[in-house]
Amino acid sequence: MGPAQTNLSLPVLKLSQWFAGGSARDAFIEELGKAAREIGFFYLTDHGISHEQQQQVMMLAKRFFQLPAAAKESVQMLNSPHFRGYTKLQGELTGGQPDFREQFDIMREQLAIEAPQLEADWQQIIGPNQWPDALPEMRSTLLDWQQQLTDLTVILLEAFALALKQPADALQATIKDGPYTHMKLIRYPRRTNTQQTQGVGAHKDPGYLTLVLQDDQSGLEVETADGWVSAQPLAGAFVVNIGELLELASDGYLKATYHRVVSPPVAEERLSCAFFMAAQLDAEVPLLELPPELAELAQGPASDPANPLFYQVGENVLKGRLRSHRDVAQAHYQRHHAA
Ligand SMILES: O=C(O)CCC(=O)C(=O)O
Ligand SMILES: [Fe+2]
Repeated sequence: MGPAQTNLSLPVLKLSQWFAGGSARDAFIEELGKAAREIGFFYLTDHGISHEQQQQVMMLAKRFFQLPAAAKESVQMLNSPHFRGYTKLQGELTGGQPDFREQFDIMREQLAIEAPQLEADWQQIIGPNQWPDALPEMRSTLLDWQQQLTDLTVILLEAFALALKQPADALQATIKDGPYTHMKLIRYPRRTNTQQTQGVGAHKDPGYLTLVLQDDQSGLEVETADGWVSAQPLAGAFVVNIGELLELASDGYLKATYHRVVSPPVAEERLSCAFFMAAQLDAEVPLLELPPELAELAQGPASDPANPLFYQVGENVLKGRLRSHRDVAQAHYQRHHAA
């Protein structure tokens, strides 16, 4: 049995049950399968990442956003064909509308592929991060955090495979050179009028799964059969959700759930750190063969002309990036932008 969940709208899963092995692990997989199928969102606690480290990352986010505009703009995303760096308030679009949030994005630290070797547009996502001179400790703190969250998501991916009644390594081939990872530090300022409440508009995440660390302000909301519910902060927990690649791999048995953030009404701001994990960009997501009792509930992935889903991972990731960051698209991906 999980802990009492009196007024939380989402299930709480303890990763310590996975680490314990045996029947505790089996129970974890069972709960994971249920949470993933029914809501596609849950809280993860007892995951082994310390509260101190979580606080350190949130503190860094706070300090970054407090830097003078010029310092933040020195690492603006527009400089980067790899979609790394700072995006100012309303600089990102969701559902075609500007999001009232500012953010700092990093991904894996890699060398860019030189133009003559570029074979597909999505390969331009690969490259170095931008780091602000004004916060020299940012690089090591965030790269260390990125590694820990990568390890955590690799464990979760194995658990998802088991929950889908597959071998534990069913998706392993798609991350063998290291998964694609993308992290955002985000600040949502207080709403200044009642019209402007889109912290981030309703969307699905394009990868396999997402971990969100949030401060003590609510605002993250999840679409359920009963309407939008709040993923209110739970101290120390990560909010975990399923992205489009797990929907594709499971032929729609699991659904990438729509979610959004509503700007805080009263508090000055809400801070969060989102971590997206996908298969490596050159992978194709396999269509898993589900056992009959799951297959009969799998109705195929969503087919939405406004949001095509691609099994080719780089294509799916690039789709999301181009849509959200039109200025970067225009500056660095002319061909796509024109399309
Ligand atoms: O800030 C949050 O709580 C969630 C952000 C989110 O859903 C996203 O950036 O994809
Ligand atoms: Fe999201």
